[in-house]
Amino acid sequence: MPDVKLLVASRNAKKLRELRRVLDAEGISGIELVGLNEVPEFPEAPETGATFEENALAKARDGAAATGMPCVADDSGIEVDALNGMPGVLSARWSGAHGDDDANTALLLAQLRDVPDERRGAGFVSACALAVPGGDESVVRGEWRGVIARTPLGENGFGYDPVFVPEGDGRSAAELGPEEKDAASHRGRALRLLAPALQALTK
Ligand SMILES: O=P(O)(O)OP(=O)(O)OP(=O)(O)OC[C@H]1O[C@@H](n2cnc3c(O)ncnc32)[C@H](O)[C@@H]1O
Ligand SMILES: [Mg+2]
Repeated sequence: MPDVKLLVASRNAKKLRELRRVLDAEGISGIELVGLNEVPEFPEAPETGATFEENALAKARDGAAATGMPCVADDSGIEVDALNGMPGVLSARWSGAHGDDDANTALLLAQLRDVPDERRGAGFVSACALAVPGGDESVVRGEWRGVIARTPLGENGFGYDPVFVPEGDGRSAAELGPEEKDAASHRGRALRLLAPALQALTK
């Protein structure tokens, strides 16, 4: 049987790289990953959902409907305890400009300037959705707890990684190697939960 094509729907190049890395590491056989730049452009709805799950499902559904391929999508962000769970689903545009990692991170650090160490808890959240054209939908959630640092550290990863210190050895998420991040991260956890549904596509 030829490989099943699976669309991986993300416009964030660094996130896309993580999605592909984790899916490849899961060693799911018989699936060929296809990126958005390998399929004809299609209209993508704005991410207006109130939850990560809603947004992830909408992205996966759009991709599946437009291409006829099963489609996996991630919607993610950071929930900061001292901000009552914000930026949450607004993480990508917290400073106003979509995907401006430096501005988003700087605004978050400024907002938390007077928050003491014991109240700097936060968690990354990833909802990963799978939509099969005309068929099943599933969505799972992964979380990664840590604290918000006082200054950015590290060059790896993307987004809020330099200011997020996961529970563990005190390094920021941007100081972890790619495989170290995948093993612990919200996205890694969510995608591994989705692995059985992905493998089932080949049956
Ligand atoms: O929607 P797509 O095209 O996948 O790409 P995006 O960057 O817009 O992604 P989201 O809408 O899911 O927004 C997620 C934002 O949350 C942040 N984020 C999510 N996962 C992260 C991670 O692993 N490390 C650091 N920041 C992360 C980062 O700022 C992202 O821009
Ligand atoms: Mg987005």
